[in-house]
Amino acid sequence: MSSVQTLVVKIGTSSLTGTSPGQFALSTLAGLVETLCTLRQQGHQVVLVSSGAVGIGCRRLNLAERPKTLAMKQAVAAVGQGRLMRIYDDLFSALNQPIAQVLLTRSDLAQRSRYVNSYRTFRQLLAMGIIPIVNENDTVAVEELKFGDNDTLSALVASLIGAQWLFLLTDVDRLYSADPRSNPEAQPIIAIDRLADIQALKAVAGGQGSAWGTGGMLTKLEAAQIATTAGVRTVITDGRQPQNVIKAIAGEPIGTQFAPSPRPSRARKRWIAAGLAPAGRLYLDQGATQAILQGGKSLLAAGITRLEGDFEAQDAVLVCAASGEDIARGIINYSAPDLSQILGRRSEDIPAILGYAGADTVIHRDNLVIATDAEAEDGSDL
Ligand SMILES: Nc1ncnc2c1ncn2[C@@H]1O[C@H](COP(=O)(O)OP(=O)(O)O)[C@@H](O)[C@H]1O
Ligand SMILES: N[C@@H](CCC(=O)OP(=O)(O)O)C(=O)O
Repeated sequence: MSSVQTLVVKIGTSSLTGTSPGQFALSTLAGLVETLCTLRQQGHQVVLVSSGAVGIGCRRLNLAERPKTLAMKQAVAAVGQGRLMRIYDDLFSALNQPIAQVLLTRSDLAQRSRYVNSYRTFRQLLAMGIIPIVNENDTVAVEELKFGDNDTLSALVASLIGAQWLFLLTDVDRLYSADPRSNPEAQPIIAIDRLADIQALKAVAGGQGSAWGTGGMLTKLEAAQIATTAGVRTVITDGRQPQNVIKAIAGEPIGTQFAPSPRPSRARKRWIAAGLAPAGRLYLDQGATQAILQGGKSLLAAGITRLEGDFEAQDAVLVCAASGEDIARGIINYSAPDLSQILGRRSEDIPAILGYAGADTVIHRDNLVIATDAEAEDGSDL
């Protein structure tokens, strides 16, 4: 690994606001800013993903509770985002570090031309020694096209820019076997080395009466899954100890660390894996699962047993084994209504069933990304 690293550091509302709701936790913020400037001085490239627009906006407007309607949330975020950037600019300016505001919506990453453009903007900012500060563009994001949470957003940004590290800074020091707030017996989890283990923890998190009840840790596990699949080492650690970031990259066993999978080297596949929001899910029989995982084959209608979702042709979908385990993602050649007519059928029967000569494959292997895809370098960065 080269000694100069690219890092994405995400801080949640719970860490950057203090005990009084919506109030800045100034010492935490100052410590974070100092840490990020130290990392810059060491030559590393740093992106900060900061939540807080809604929380800070509520405080500014003296609202007693978080807004419930979308329009109100969007209005409050517009107030809070400016305030948030004002504080960051004051703190970073005190240390002579230039920053930039980058507000993203999901559609900025879903369309390939905009994805490539966002990549170039980040790379330009980093090349100029600037720390981009990213948040979701809450004020204009429409519900169906939201990242939804900044854990996911930070994982997608880490994948986009090809970061080596993603730090999810929160108000606990690491992940536990249960919520440590309500379970004093909860055991710390130091390292997770396999993608399948994240999947297993997520399954527990989603269950009823689960020990992982809060969305907070579930979205962090989902982010770890996206980031590690894209080859990014992910760390959950305490936002009140920002210097942990420096210790972790120096090799100390800080927080909970998720080991990265080999990074898919073909840029188009990285985009499929991380840029696109899946619009549905396909379940395969055993033969098709094996053909995809071991044979490097395209997906044919014959091996699909069931589908979920209302997708269009050329949407992204998740591909699952019969057990429900996610094994791949891809861009599909058929809409859900058409696919439901040809499930389990041979490719040569498709024209007669649908009344048109569709693609031979449901997902061509060039448009299919296996969870552990590590391919020959194609020489391009994007
Ligand atoms: N298994 C778990 N391990 C650690 N924390 C957990 C777990 N399950 C739930 N939590 C809770 O998740 C909270 C952090 O999530 P959240 O408040 O959403 O953070 P952020 O604002 O940083 O995104 C912690 O305060 C903790 O109480
Ligand atoms: N974009 C929103 C943050 C959403 C979010 O994920 O918040 P958090 O769980 O505190 O990281 C905001 O700035 O308020």
